[in-house]
Amino acid sequence: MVVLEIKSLKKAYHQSSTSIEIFKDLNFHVKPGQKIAIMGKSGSGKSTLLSLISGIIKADDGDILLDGTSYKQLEESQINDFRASNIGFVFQNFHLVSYLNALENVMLPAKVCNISNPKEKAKELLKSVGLEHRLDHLPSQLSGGEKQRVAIARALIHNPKIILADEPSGNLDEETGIAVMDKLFELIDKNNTTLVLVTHSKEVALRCEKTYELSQGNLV
Ligand SMILES: Nc1ncnc2c1ncn2[C@@H]1O[C@H](COP(=O)(O)OP(=O)(O)OP(=O)(O)O)[C@@H](O)[C@H]1O
Repeated sequence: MVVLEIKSLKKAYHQSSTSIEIFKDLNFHVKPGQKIAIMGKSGSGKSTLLSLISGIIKADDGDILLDGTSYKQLEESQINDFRASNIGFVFQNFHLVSYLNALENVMLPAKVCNISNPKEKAKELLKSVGLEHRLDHLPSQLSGGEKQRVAIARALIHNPKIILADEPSGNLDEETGIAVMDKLFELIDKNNTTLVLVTHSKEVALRCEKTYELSQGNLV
């Protein structure tokens, strides 16, 4: 069984007369419930890979299948809903909506996905990340670690097929980063969610089952 499949993926960026080839022929798959870490030098294409998996940018050739759905076959108009329903995101910079409180931020995916009792579920998730006393705080009224815990709750509320995490502890001090990663892995294990995590930290990568190095367009 495979939840994410990357087939002969090709991607280059074109800028004036030059082109930067990121992937020539990338093949890769992730099994359901697997936790994968991706490391690699700056500029090796880690963020590009996450953007391709999220459908934010398109491949030049090849295909990506998430839970059997081919991105090639998705219409442009379907991709946003597909992403919102199937993928959860945790970013280095949290990406919370500044004018929504913690509870409302966690409930956001419910606007696109059919979630029963979203408010109850959001409260439950916020409780499980230790933030039951911060429900009506705006992001500006939360600490970095608290913001990331809100983002983790939001990433999980719709039971996504996969979580994409980009340096989730990158903006946190060491102790807070460890506490936040503990929560992320605890919830991911509880829900048996698949994780693809980009990180520069060996300690963070070691929490995953497999670590790949992105080098010269290949995952090794
Ligand atoms: N939109 C774009 N247009 C042109 N070149 C780009 C674009 N986005 C990224 N690149 C180039 O593609 C290469 C890969 O970038 P990417 O952001 O995927 O690397 P990364 O491995 O995530 O790096 P880092 O660890 O520094 O975040 C880099 O050389 C970058 O300059």
